[in-house]
Amino acid sequence: MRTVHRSAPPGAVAVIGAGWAGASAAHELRRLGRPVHVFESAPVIGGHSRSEVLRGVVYEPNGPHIFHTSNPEVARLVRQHGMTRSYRHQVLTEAYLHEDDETPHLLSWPPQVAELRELPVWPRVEAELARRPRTPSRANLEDYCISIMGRTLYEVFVRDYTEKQWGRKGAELSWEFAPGRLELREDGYRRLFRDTWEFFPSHGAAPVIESLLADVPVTVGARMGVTDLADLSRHYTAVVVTAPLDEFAGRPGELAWRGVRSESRYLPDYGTAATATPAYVVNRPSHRVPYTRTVETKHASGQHAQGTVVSHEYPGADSRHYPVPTPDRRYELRNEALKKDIRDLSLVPVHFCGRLATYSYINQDRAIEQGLACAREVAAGSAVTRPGASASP
Ligand SMILES: O=c1ccn([C@@H]2O[C@H](COP(=O)(O)OP(=O)(O)O[C@H]3O[C@@H]([C@H](O)CO)[C@H](O)[C@H]3O)[C@@H](O)[C@H]2O)c(=O)[nH]1
Repeated sequence: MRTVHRSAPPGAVAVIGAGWAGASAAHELRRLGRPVHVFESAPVIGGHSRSEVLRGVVYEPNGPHIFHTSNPEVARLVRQHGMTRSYRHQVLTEAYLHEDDETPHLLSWPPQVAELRELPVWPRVEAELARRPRTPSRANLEDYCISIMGRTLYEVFVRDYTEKQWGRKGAELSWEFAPGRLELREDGYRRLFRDTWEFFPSHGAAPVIESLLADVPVTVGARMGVTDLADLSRHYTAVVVTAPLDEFAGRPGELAWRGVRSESRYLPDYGTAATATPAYVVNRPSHRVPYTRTVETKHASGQHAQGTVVSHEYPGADSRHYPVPTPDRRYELRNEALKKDIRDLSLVPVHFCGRLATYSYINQDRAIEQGLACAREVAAGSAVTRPGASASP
């Protein structure tokens, strides 16, 4: 146990984690008049969405993060904090349509019927599409995909990418994350997202998250866990946790996570407006390369800078980026049990929000929605006094 914040004012709330969920919870609590202190285990704020700068070029050390939402409140909030540059994300994919192809086709992702019609593989694909069931399968990810796009397209675009990304076969994963992420495009719509608002700020997400936390005291490099709860309970009236709960509870290994490692290189020989790859994100679904995608953020930031940064994304790192969506939901259930155990060890209410603490495969806008909801729950539910403290000065 250690002393975390002896001078917290009455009614103060501790927020664990300074990614989207923690930053929006802290910002909203401040707006509602509650004192807040944020504790972040990393040496910098921003979580996995954080952008960084390499030799003057904005890049994303934890993979591509395009901000998209149809929630007007979330759009308004991020706009107020500098997320004002509109962006329209279109993804390419390198598809080997036959096992013995030596060079790939550079096609759209998600697969587009209009493009596929022009290729020799189309008659086989067309015959498979004609046999699709009326309602998609819900057995697992593989069956879901085959039921919406047929086996050939599944094998070309999804099977190997999914095995690389998750370290498991599609049949071992839940279908539930696929709607909205995996589809066959028959309407010719080329953008990846269908949300009302889509942004990519010129300097990446980091300055936006920093702006949300501008009025909030933050301690970086402070890894909090259950052993700190007694001390936190003495100084704060509520705790908001956005950290992964197996780590927070000191029980690593109870939840299954998939980590990714981005290998980023600065390439000096590109002029201020030049880029090295054909698109911001180029998916590499084949097992012929060990990475899943190539990312060049300069396409999205529109930054004018000498040189560019290209990243290759390798799944399987020892980090907590993605909850693994198994069909039996065993890890979601364990996460609920961890929540209960953590609450039992605290004298003040503990709230959970964000992708890591809720163990759910959500996008950035949903993490913000959860952060705002958590802050309102805290403000509505927790007393302004903490146990043993006096309400009046
Ligand atoms: O070529 C592909 C691409 C994807 N899959 C399968 O879909 C899963 C989800 O992929 P995606 O939503 O692209 O991945 P992620 O959650 O990392 O999304 C982030 O990336 C960007 C953007 O989508 C990049 O273009 C977005 O901002 C973030 O949400 C994947 O795991 C595969 O199972 C596939 O099979 N083949």
